[in-house]
Amino acid sequence: MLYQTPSGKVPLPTKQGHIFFTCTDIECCRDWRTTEIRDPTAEVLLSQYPTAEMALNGKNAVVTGAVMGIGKAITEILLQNGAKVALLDYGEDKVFFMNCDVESEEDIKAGLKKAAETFGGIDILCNNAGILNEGLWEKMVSINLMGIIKGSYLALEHMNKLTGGRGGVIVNTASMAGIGPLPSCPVYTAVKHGVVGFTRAMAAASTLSGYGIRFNVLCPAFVQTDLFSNIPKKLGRFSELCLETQQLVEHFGVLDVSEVAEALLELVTDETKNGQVLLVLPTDEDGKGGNSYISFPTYVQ
Ligand SMILES: NC(=O)C1=CN([C@@H]2O[C@H](COP(=O)(O)OP(=O)(O)OC[C@H]3O[C@@H](n4cnc5c(N)ncnc54)[C@H](O)[C@@H]3O)[C@@H](O)[C@H]2O)C=CC1
Ligand SMILES: CC/C=C\C[C@H](O)C(=O)/C=C/C=C/C=C\C=C\[C@@H](O)C/C=C\CCC(=O)O
Repeated sequence: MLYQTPSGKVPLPTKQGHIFFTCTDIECCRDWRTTEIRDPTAEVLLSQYPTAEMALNGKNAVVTGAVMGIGKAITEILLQNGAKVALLDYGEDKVFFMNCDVESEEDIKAGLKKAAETFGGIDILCNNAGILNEGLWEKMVSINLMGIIKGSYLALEHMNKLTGGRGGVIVNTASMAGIGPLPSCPVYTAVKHGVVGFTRAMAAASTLSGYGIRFNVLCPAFVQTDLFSNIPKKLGRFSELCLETQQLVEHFGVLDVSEVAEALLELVTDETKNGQVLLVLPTDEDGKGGNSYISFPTYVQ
């Protein structure tokens, strides 16, 4: 359902559906708020729109896989800190405004173009969309790795200072499985390791070439989302390792999406962070765990 507002169409969230809108500016959200919309989710979200001094005021963000889970939490924290946010996701009944399947280069191109035209440029990209299903491992490679490569390369056309962009930051969502192996998910582990390696290489290329873009990677452990549900059905030929996986979950604990979003915000707002790999773990009652930057061997030429 779309409502006409002075700054453009803003599709409204539904109680069953998800918040999905491109807010062309905070004025638009204010207009939206005055049309007596009583959707509590929307009210809570809009009630926290930024004040002048917010860290991301004036910044334009794009989030893939934003309709639920970690992506929705990332969207909320970016909005709460002043950014304008375009949400790219897929699925007819979920997407009101920009339908984007990250397996499709055309979809990503159109989504980034729409966001750049709507906002007047892109400063932040969160390549977050991903799935878990070892039984559909080719699809995992296509979405979780190739989708991030496509999103990063296509965003360069808008963000690269060498081609008229104004720079910015790209944060790719990998996983703790991008740092160490999940025995029951070898292909998921492979693609997440690929995301870590790709992002670190892009950060180095950006520094050497002068793109003006920071590339960082987010590596959460287990997070309570839709992806994390029904794990036994997602292990494919490795379902006999379900118990071992459960033991890992019990060992590391389970994060709330808000904890991951807070870690994302650090990678976006701290302009010293480029090529960083941030491991996000629950903090236990003894204060152990929490977030840590992973260091890698460096080879001096
Ligand atoms: N939940 C967890 O335990 C962890 C998740 N991650 C990663 O975080 C990211 C987000 O996952 P969650 O929020 O947990 O999952 P989720 O299933 O709750 O949300 C994923 C979102 O991505 C969207 N999506 C999936 N395939 C897509 C495609 N081809 N094109 C566009 N959108 C697509 C879905 O529609 C959904 O809105 C994924 O990359 C996942 O691998 C990383 C570590 C832990
Ligand atoms: C079955 C998969 C369930 C959820 C997938 C979810 O998307 C996800 O990515 C969860 C990842 C969790 C990984 C947890 C364990 C990895 C264990 C070991 O290989 C150690 C890994 C890294 C050690 C890094 C460190 O401790 O410094």
